[in-house]
Amino acid sequence: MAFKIVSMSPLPAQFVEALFDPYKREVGDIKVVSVAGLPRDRVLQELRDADVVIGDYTFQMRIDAEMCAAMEKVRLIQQPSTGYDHIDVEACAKHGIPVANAGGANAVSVAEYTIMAGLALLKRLIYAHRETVAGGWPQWRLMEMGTFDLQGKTWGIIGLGRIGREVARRLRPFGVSVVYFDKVRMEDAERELGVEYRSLPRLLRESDVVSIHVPLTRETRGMIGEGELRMMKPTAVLINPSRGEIVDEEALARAVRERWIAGAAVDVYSREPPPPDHPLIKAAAEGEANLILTPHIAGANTDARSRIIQFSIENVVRVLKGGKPEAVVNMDLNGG
Ligand SMILES: NC(=O)C1=CN([C@@H]2O[C@H](COP(=O)(O)OP(=O)(O)OC[C@H]3O[C@@H](n4cnc5c(N)ncnc54)[C@H](O)[C@@H]3O)[C@@H](O)[C@H]2O)C=CC1
Ligand SMILES: O=CC(=O)O
Repeated sequence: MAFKIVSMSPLPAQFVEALFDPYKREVGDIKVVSVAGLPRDRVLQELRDADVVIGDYTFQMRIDAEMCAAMEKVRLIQQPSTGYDHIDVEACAKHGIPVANAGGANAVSVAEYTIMAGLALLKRLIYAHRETVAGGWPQWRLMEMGTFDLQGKTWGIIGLGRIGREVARRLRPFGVSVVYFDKVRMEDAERELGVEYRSLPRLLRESDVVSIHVPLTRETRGMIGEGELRMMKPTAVLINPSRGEIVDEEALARAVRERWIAGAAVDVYSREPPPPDHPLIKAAAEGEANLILTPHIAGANTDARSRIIQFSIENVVRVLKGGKPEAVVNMDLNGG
């Protein structure tokens, strides 16, 4: 009898199934059913006899309590990403279903993106490129607008987890002071990385670059609103490669337009893809806005994707062979 894997990612079932080919001799037969885009009742039906569920790497298909209840046989939900805020992990825990992520597999990728974005914002790279291509030569204008070195500045990291630490590590050779805010004070990391703890308001007031690396939770939703943006220096820039709902997008668009801050880079949105009338899309279309908008790719480059896929496939195989999954994020929510 074949193991049944339900895949929620928008990839052909044959493609996902082929990823398991090298393991079929040791595990047995594996059949993959793709449910992306199917009506809800069909999805619930497919979940009933599934052994494993692979989550949606585009985060469009949510896993809610009703879906967890339908997963009568499921031994693992493997999410092929770091974030798992689209999965009701508490409901899964109540049903005894472990949810695992691929946390760490794209931490370096997001850190590199973050530093690239910080430098590009400080130097207004997008504006310089756009104007030059259009036949302009805005050397003086760029200086008037304010373009800066990173050296000698202060970089504020919100969330000193795997990604926040990789950012801090990579900032060392730039000669920057690094401060961080986290719900947990981490003295070992402070010593190892040479970073200093700050309250959130103090970090926002002191930093020239602020980057956000917390997960989306009840506590972090709306963490950066108008009040927080107004605490930042008018020359400071904000980078959000975390989740859209952590920042008030309307307020951020106004902050950049009205120059409360000098610019922002955003990789994630409360709705993905953002509609054409999204406030950040509209603000970016304006000539001089120092806004870099990317389509949720900070942690999804080719290298990161292959690490994520490799980890996810091996974790599923481990469970199908009767072993315990790694990187489980929810069983402690149920005392498990
Ligand atoms: N744009 C992209 O492609 C990617 C985005 N991400 C996002 O980055 C997030 C962070 O990833 P990791 O660093 O691996 O997570 P992590 O779990 O290693 O670190 C998160 C840090 O945030 C802190 N934190 C949690 N709640 C907090 C709160 N209320 N206040 C202050 N600090 C709080 C935690 O203590 C921890 O130190 C993910 O949850 C995901 O949303 C991750 C990978 C790729
Ligand atoms: O957003 C991407 C992730 O890995 O999380």
